[in-house]
Amino acid sequence: MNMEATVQISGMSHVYVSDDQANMALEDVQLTVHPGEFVSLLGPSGCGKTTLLSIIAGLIQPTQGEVRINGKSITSPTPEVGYMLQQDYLFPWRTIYDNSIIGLQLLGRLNMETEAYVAHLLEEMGLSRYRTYRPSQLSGGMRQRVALVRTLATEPELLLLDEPFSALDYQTKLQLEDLVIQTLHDRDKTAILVTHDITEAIAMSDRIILLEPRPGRIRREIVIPEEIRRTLPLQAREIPGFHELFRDIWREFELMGGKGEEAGR
Ligand SMILES: Nc1ncnc2c1ncn2[C@@H]1O[C@H](COP(=O)(O)OP(=O)(O)OP(=O)(O)O)[C@@H](O)[C@H]1O
Repeated sequence: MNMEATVQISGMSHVYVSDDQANMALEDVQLTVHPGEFVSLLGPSGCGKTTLLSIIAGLIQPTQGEVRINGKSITSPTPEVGYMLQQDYLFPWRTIYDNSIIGLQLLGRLNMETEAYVAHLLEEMGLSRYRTYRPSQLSGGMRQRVALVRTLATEPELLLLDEPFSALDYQTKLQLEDLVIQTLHDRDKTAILVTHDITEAIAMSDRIILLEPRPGRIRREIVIPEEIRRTLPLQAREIPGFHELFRDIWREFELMGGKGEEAGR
């Protein structure tokens, strides 16, 4: 057993049963994510990305196998894990500041020190002057930055990112990718991103776990070359090796083409 790991997934299988039909969403998945590592779960629709993330979050109990976070077996949600989702889920009636502190309030950890940390995060995300605004007065990209502040405020060790950029326009998405990576690197956070965007996975990750559907299995693991890893996502797209990697993964997607959700309909 690797004691250094933040996340250890072993012998993980999950079957959904509905109307007497069994759907093998995940089959025998093994994965170790190390402290400070950024790992993407990439694959076509229906390959089990969201199921795997929900199991890591303790929201779904797997049919078989186990998840350990910092050595502790996960059976329900835990404060060591923070989320950022496609939708920001900000409360419309609360101000930006009040939305930012909600996790701390729920955990009973709001005090002078944590409030100062929230103020610092808002400053870092360029949101200080909007603290009294309501979410409806902010753009989509700004709202996702508030969601990031809210997630980081409770200082989780592991961040689960479920397509947090997919509802944004292209330019905002690229800017936010850079900001998220910079923020996570500065704090040495471990993160797992779910995406079906090949470019995003290459630009952001240290390692990509390519999943295939029917049943959901790990098809390949791709370690991102150092040169791309040490460059922020926007600029990383300019590196020649980036395009080679893109073509390589694109081919894998083509090979999986006949196995996607649509193909099964
Ligand atoms: N609650 C559920 N009940 C029954 N089957 C489900 C349920 N949730 C997911 N599935 C099935 O399990 C498989 C994996 O789904 P999952 O949503 O984890 O894949 P995904 O890779 O996240 O897909 P997408 O990119 O479309 O969100 C799919 O075949 C899906 O139809």
